[in-house]
Amino acid sequence: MLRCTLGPRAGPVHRGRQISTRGRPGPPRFQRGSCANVSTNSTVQAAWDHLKSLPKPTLADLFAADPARLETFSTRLELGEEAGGDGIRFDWSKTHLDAAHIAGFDALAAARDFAGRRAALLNGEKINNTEGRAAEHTAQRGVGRESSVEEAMALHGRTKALVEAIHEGALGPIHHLIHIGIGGSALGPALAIDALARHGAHVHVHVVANIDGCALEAALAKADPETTLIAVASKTFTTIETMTNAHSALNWLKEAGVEDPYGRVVALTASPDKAVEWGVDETRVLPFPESVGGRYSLWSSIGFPVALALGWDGFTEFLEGAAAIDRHFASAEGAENLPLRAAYGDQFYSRLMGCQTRACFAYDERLALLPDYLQQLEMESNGKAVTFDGAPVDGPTSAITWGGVGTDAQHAVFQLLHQGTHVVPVDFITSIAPGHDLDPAHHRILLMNCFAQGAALMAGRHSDDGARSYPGNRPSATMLIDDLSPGTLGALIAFHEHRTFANAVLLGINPFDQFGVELGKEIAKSIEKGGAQFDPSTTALLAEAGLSA
Ligand SMILES: O=P(O)(O)OC[C@H]1O[C@H](O)[C@H](O)[C@@H](O)[C@@H]1O
Repeated sequence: MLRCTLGPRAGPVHRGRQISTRGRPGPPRFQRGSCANVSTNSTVQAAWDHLKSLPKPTLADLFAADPARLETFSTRLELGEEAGGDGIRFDWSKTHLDAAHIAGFDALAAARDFAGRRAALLNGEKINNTEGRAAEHTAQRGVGRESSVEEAMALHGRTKALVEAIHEGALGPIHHLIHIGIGGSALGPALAIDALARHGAHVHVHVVANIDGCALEAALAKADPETTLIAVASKTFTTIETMTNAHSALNWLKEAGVEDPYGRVVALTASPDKAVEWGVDETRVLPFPESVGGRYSLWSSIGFPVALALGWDGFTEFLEGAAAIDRHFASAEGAENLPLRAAYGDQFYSRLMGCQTRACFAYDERLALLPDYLQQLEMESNGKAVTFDGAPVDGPTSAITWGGVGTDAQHAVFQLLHQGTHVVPVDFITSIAPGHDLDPAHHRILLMNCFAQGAALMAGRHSDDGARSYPGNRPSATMLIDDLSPGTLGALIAFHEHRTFANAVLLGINPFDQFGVELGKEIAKSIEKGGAQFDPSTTALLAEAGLSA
């Protein structure tokens, strides 16, 4: 049973009990220009200055100097029975973090009031200061402010009832679900479905995001209107791509002669009134709270396609996997805290070594969509130019996240990783158990290649022939999953959410808004309205495409 609330600061998480946050010391944390910020800034600056002054030994030297390095930096986390009983090893030993840098980053985290910000996140305080909102995705997994957890559980009950009714045939035989959404309303469902629902799914789910009709057309071609349900997933229920695709999907049902086309639509949204206004019956509107951000919404009713495909027990295990990470994140301190340790590594490479990108390679075909998911999570959250008090940032914020799937990527982009002039910190993610029943040789070779790449990046190999020389000393981290399951996938995603948050705290930025996406949308609307003036290039492009006002 998912139920867990959280104490005010770094204390342990107490299942089913909320500890009062009253009396939490310190001034309000998000006031603009307060004295507290001035003193914090100088402490932060001192922490960075110290970090920049530290020597940077090579990876080989770090291993040679510290026999306990592996034990210190490679940690296995058990997720617990409710999350399926598996564990994940987080091996950060092939990064350049060492005791001196960990101490330096601990000082930075203290200067940024990491413990206070974490407590504020998990207690449902309005930490998204630019939008005056909390960020309560963890409450969807049962960890957070008691009233928010209760609300989440009630809403999950509604989703569960609909999922089970559909499985029992209440809407007639349903074999396909066209899930329509974009950004945070699509990337999570697409990842989870591709990872977990390849075999034995109750319903075939097709995720459609792009406004380009080719996307919807391809999905519709795979489905039979008589046995297809449409999920319209949109936090705002106004996004033009989603509403246009939803309209066309509804027309597809109508044109096929489906008797009650609106009866085949489910809405997943934080704006239930808009969904009802659009025509969805209230009984098939699955709301989620405004305090759940779009790119953090997979755990809410946006996860409906996952629950429909896996069944409710599978979805519960997914939430439990994430909750196991929440509890770890809430209680572990310093570099023992795995998302925070990962953020220390991210900041090391970004701020101290000038690495502009970071790469994630899943050595698991089922996680092929993970880099896409992480791109939105990390770049939309932390691609910011001001701190949370509105001041310009003093260095790079989010790295550019990119990646791919192993072994394919080895034969395409790894040349640059091994010998290029950019140093790219790499994450490898793989599963000990295979996801298929073919010859075990497939999986053995996959795993050997994954581990070989990390070893080669670190060791390098000198040659007097420069073209054949590998510099080595190139960092990587490895996440080794026992088995890819709803529980481990939930944990993996939650780990990255908290890693992203921890990076934001170290940078002093708000990871929960995304104003950067608005300007382009406004300009597209003004083109549609007509009469707007543009630069000569845009004007000429519009004219040539027949779009001039
Ligand atoms: O869920 P919706 O309201 O339709 O929003 C879908 C997406 O669009 C926006 O532009 C944001 O960039 C995303 O964070 C969001 O997930």
